[in-house]
Amino acid sequence: MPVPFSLEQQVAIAAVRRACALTTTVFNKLVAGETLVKGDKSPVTVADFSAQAVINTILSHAFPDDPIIGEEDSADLRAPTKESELLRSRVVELADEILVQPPLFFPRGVDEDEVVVGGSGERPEWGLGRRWGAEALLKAIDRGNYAGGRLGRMWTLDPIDGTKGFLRGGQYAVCLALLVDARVELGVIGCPNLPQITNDSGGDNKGALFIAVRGHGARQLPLSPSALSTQVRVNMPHLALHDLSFLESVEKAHAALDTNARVAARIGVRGAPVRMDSQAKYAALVRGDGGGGVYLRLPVAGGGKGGNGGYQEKIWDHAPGSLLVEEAGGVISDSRGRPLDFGLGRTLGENFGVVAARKEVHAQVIEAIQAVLAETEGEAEGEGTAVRTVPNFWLR
Ligand SMILES: Nc1ncnc2c1ncn2[C@@H]1O[C@H](COP(=O)(O)O)[C@@H](OP(=O)(O)O)[C@H]1O
Ligand SMILES: [Mg+2]
Ligand SMILES: [Mg+2]
Ligand SMILES: [Mg+2]
Repeated sequence: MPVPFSLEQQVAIAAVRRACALTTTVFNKLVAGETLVKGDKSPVTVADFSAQAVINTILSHAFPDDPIIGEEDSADLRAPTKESELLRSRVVELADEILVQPPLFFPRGVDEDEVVVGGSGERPEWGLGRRWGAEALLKAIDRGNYAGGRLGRMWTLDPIDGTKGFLRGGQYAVCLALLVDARVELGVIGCPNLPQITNDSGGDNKGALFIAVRGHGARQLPLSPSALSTQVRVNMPHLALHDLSFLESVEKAHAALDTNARVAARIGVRGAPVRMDSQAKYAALVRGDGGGGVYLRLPVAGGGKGGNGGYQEKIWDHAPGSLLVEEAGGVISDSRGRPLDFGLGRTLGENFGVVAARKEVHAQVIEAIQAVLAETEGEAEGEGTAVRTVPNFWLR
């Protein structure tokens, strides 16, 4: 059976690879180069904008009719201030430096699964091999302003997911997904700092790219393009409960890590949690890295309806990761076991967190979450002052 969306796959892989080359350059030049004063967020800002400019330029040339839901917009680059002007010129220079590189061509082969192996087969008509300049690149960034919705074909992009991880020199990911009628059909995740081989410390082995096509499995390939970049299939390993660990955010503000610990204890998970920024967690999950058998992201306390200060998860933070999980043999839902809805617009609405795991484990985790939350609720009522993890109606 021919693999669907094969042109989309080629374009998405090329776009994510080029964006990862850009973010790696920015990190080496600006973050590791110690031009950074502590707390300065500018490198990540520069990298976010320019990576979105690169990917949107490529997408809008390859698929001019497809709308894009991207995390960033160009407002900060258009302000009539010196700072904004400086930021703009750095973004334009970086993006053009990547786009001007001539299209790579590797002869393409097909493996026994009829999966494309080898080159990224880039084409000049994808906007490659030339510079675009400020106006075109700012416009490209703003192609990401689409509101999303239930119907039609659209892309969703997180040019750098895990901005905190990026600045730490830790995990971050360039994430792109194609949605058709609110269903993720294709997901590509570039992880420049993730070893290609599990449990390897990095070195030459660093830089992995993950691709999932609905109905056609999940695959990994090296992030750097080469004629030999064969795709290998990824299947989530079966892990016994006591052998696995929870994968969770590094940032306490992004997930209720204390609740995770209680859920883990309740189902007998002994391994210490594995903390990692970004959708690299989904990649680690599907490979079973470090015993990671469950990705758990529960909203933190407060904020009334939905908790988490009213924070709503963004579709670009989960779209490609969710398909990766499903195609690697796992299940993903919110913490009540409901499917994630990518048709609500730019956010997942009031979805109450994300739980991903193999099927058997997934059901147990959902049950344990409900039990732990009921307990928390009881404690909160008993003590009167304790912080509530979630509002009452979550438990209905
Ligand atoms: N209060 C909050 N709760 C949950 N997620 C949040 C959050 N505030 C920001 N985020 C999202 O968490 C993402 C990072 O997730 P993780 O903690 O898994 O690394 C961020 O992506 P960006 O880094 O692209 O902005 C951001 O979209
Ligand atoms: Mg993100
Ligand atoms: Mg981001
Ligand atoms: Mg962000």
